[in-house]
Amino acid sequence: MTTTDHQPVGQAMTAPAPTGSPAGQPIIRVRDLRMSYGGAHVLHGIDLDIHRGEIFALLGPNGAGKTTTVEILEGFRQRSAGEVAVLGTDPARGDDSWRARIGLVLQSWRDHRRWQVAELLTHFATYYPRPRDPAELLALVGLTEQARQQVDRLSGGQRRRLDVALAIVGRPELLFLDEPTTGFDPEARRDFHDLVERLARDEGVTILLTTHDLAEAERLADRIAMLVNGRIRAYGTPSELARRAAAQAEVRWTAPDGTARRERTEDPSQLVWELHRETGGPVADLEVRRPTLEDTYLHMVHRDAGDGAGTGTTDASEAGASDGEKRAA
Ligand SMILES: Nc1ncnc2c1ncn2[C@@H]1O[C@H](COP(=O)(O)OP(=O)(O)OP(=O)(O)O)[C@@H](O)[C@H]1O
Repeated sequence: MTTTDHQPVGQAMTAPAPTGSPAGQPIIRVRDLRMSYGGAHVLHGIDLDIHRGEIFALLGPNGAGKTTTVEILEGFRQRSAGEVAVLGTDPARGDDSWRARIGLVLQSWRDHRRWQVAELLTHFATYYPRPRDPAELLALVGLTEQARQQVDRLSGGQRRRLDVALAIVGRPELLFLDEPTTGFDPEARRDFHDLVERLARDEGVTILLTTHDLAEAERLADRIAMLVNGRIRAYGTPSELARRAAAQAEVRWTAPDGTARRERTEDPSQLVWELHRETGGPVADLEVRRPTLEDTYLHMVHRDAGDGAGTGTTDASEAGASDGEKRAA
């Protein structure tokens, strides 16, 4: 019997507009984006379309190229090649009025360590023509009680909330959040997710979020692009990705000669029936499982990192199953 491995969510691909997305230009349009640091190629031709009001997650492991991509979109890094338009403008040529429409987490406020939280927010508000009310904003991000606290006395989670407050004080149309929940405890994380959802759903802010956490991407994003080693390996809504990942089941059993066998198939019942007929009785150690999206994601990450080298397999379900076993162990 042969195995057909479609690897449905594992191909290098582009992330075009969602079906039924609003007409008009996407808020972010990227074509064949390439980036090299010296001789090292870290982005290998990325295409993205992100539309107004979407929460879009760029999901990938450490070193995948997420921050590089976001910094290019923010206008902080010069790309090596490709076309990029953010709010209709090439970020490399974005002026102050363009920048005022974008919310991003700046590192520079960290120089204002001795400022009080509310004071800093009020100061940043003066940079924008139509800022939010600082007191309302503090309530929105859950920092009212810390209003008079010095910023260098905030916890890591509180600092991230202040990051977001500073990023949205100018009422941006587009918000970039680069790994925003790193270091959060579960409660802070849940509160933060609620805040991001509110911004998108209630205020129509388009959000590009980077994360290496699949659960976070699934929880928040309308669409996900999986970036691995500088290439988009899969994209779609969380449910589309999950459905495609589960389309093929993995059947495992022990052959009559004692060897462990496994095979991917879209019709496990057919395979089990054939095995039963060939064996002439019960199939030993029979197991049927469908890979989860997490199995597939971890497989892509490990495969591109070379973990699968020497195993002689490119079967997504094999590595996915191993990953699943590692987690269960
Ligand atoms: N300024 C730089 N000079 C040289 N190489 C860099 C530079 N910045 C990033 N890189 C390399 O580019 C690759 C992509 O890095 P990038 O920070 O974009 O990844 P990432 O997906 O954001 O990772 P992480 O989740 O760890 O933040 C990595 O191999 C990194 O070492």
